[in-house]
Order: sequence, then structure tokens, then C-alpha cells
Amino acid sequence: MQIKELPPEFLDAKQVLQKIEQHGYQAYFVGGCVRDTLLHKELHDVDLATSAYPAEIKQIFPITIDTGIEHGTITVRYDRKSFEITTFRTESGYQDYRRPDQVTFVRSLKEDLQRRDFTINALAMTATGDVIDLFSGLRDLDQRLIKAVGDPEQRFQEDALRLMRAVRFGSQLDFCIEKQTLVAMYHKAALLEKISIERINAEFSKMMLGQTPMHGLEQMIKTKILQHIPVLSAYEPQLQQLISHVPAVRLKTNVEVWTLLAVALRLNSTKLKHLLRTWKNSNQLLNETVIATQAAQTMCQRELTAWELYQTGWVLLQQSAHVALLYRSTISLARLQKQYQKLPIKKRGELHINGKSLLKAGFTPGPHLGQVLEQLEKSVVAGELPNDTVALLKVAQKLNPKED
Ligand SMILES: Nc1ccn([C@@H]2O[C@H](COP(=O)(O)OP(=O)(O)OP(=O)(O)O)[C@@H](O)[C@H]2O)c(=O)n1
Ligand SMILES: [Mg+2]
Repeated sequence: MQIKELPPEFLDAKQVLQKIEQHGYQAYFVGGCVRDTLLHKELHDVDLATSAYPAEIKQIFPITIDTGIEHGTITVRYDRKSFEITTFRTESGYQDYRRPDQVTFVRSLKEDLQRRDFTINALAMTATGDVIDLFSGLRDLDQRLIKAVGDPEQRFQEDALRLMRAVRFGSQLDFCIEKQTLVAMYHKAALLEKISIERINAEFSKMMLGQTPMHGLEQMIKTKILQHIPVLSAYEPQLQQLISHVPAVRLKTNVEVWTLLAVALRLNSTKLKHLLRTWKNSNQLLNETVIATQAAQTMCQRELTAWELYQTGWVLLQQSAHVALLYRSTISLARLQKQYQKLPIKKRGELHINGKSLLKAGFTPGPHLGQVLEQLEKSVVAGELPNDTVALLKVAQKLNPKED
């Protein structure tokens, strides 16, 4: 099979491959970029593989960087751009189920492709667009199957993260996991405990942001993978309920992902923070999810007050509403937007009074100033007071009678 017109992302790299070929070596596009081109999907990275050893690549290109030379990866500078090229290799060892103990450079493309995880990821393509399919990856792309290359148990034994990758690709591409591969996942599920939570999280989030996240969750339950991931393992019944309640959902952001889980698992703020911290999410994601969850849980029961709308902010309100809509179909985004737009102010900076103006008016410095300001802010947001400096100062003086 030949791809006649290569996407533009390949064009610069094509020259690099051809230059390597001119020196008598083989060089190919490999991995996800070939898969995604065949599926007409957006490409994120173009991986290059070659029969040339790192030292030989250095002889061809005057400027190189030893990016991961012990694994055979070199960055080549060509035409003012950078390209990562990896020498064909086999891997052995895998004592820790994560990394091979030993990498051996080889000259054969087949040996390189057969250590890869799934058949659809084991395709190669020449500079001129010829697809090399040694493990029936094209058939599996056609049948929409995630199938391990060779012996599935061995593939998962080598790198247990592949358990999550199988589920992730299944959801991203809306593919099924082939039967033997699924059985092997069930047998090897416990190996996931060897994998760092950061890497599990990265795959899990991609899965949840994919086309069929509920199918992904279902497969995590069926294969028992769920039993070997932190915190969520304790919530199987709630996740099962979520799957039957919202069979089809497309989530757009990580905040939506974790907010949906928080709502489905009925987590209070302490438990939610524990989940998010255990999964090593960033502080920003944690803070935003806590706010969005609070709003979503409330929206499932009743409309938000002006103060709640104000505190959540428009960006998080949209995400909360997207989640809450799955539980309460009467929520209207247009109505929410109208209510938000009607707020007299959108942030504290818009309040026509601040600490400085209070001090200028003779207030003594101290924490009570913050309390007075918050009271004024609440009253303005609720529409009980105009956002007017003179009026606000008057009320401030009443709130703090000791001051003149
Ligand atoms: N645990 C892993 C990780 C990667 N690979 C191989 O390395 C390639 C590149 O890995 P990566 O960039 O992680 O995945 P992609 O398939 O490129 O998918 P993505 O779109 O997420 O980049 C994969 O296609 C696969 O051939 C593998 O065999 N086993
Ligand atoms: Mg990739």
C-alpha cells in the first residue's frame, strides 16, 4: 500500500530519511504517525527509525545532539530543524516491568517492529509513502482492533503501562480490544501496580478525553485493571453506575474529566482533593476541579446563586454545566450565560472600592478590612448595593462602626 500524498508534517523529515538512505542505510517513519496518517487523524509527533547506528548517523549529519543515545535516539539538526531518529533495536530484561534492562541495536526493521505494543503501532512507512506492514496492522486498522504484536502476555509483561495504553487507544480511536489481548490484560492486570501514577494518569486522562471513555472504564472494570489503580479501585459500583447512566459522553478538558468522576463518586471536597493529589495532578487542576465540582454538584440540585456564579467564573461554569447536564437535562447553558452576564461585577478588581480607598478614608489597617471588603463584594454581586464608591464607603463605615 502506498500513501500518495504525505501530510505536510512529513515533508521535512522525508529529506532526512532520504539522506540516510543515500548513505546505504534504511530509514522509515514509524509508530503513531503512520497509524494516524492512515486514519486521517491529526499528527502530533513524527517518529523516525533507522538501521544506522548512532555513530553512523553522526557521520551523516554534522550537527547532532545525544538525546537518548543509550536507547539509540539522536536528535539531528537539518535545514535548521530538529528530528529525532532512533536506531532499530530489540529490548530485553524488563525486570521492573517498565524499562528494558538492555537495548540491543539491530539492522532489521522486523526485529524493531516486533517489540512494539500493538499491530496498529507497528507499521512503518518509507520516505515515498510505501507502508510496510509486517504484523497485519493494516487489517487491524480496517477491523478497528487493538491487538498486541505477537504474544500479548509478553507485551504486557515487558511494559505494564501498555495495559492502560490498550484502553486509551480503544477510547481515542473507538476501536475494540482483540479477544486474546483482552484475556492477557486480565491475566496481567496486577502488573499495573509497578507503574508510576503519573504515567497511569497520562494514559487515563487521554482515555477519558477520547471518543468512548465509558467503554474504556468498562474495560478497566472487566479486565480488573481498575482493581490495581489507586483510589478509584474503591469505587467500582459507582463507576459501573456512571457507565450505565451516561453511555455516551465527550469530555473536553481534564477539569471536566475529574469533575465528572467527583460527581459520579459523590466525593466531598476532602475526598476529591485526596484523589487528585494521589493521582499527582497539578495544583491548578486540583483548584479548578474543586470549584467546578462544587458548582456541578449544586447545579444537579438547584440553580446557582449570584454569588456562586461569581465565585465559579465563566470558564469553570461551562465545564461544570457540561458535567451537570449529564445528570439534570433541564440545565440550559444559554440561561446560565445570561445569568452570568447579568452579574454587576465579574471579579473583585471591578469593585469600586478597595483596601487602599478604605485606608484613605481613615480605616486602620488589619484583617477586618478584608472582611468588610468581602461583605461589600457579596452585596454588590447580589445586587443589594450599587457598585459606587460613595455608597460603598458609607456602608463600610456602618459595618465597621469603631472607625471614623
Ligand atoms: N509502551 C510502549 C510505548 C510505545 N511503544 C511504541 O512506540 C511508539 C511511539 O510511542 P508513543 O509516542 O508513546 O505512542 P504513539 O503510538 O505515537 O501515540 P501518540 O499519538 O499518543 O503519540 C508506539 O507507536 C509504539 O510503536 C510501545 O511499543 N510500547
Ligand atoms: Mg507518539
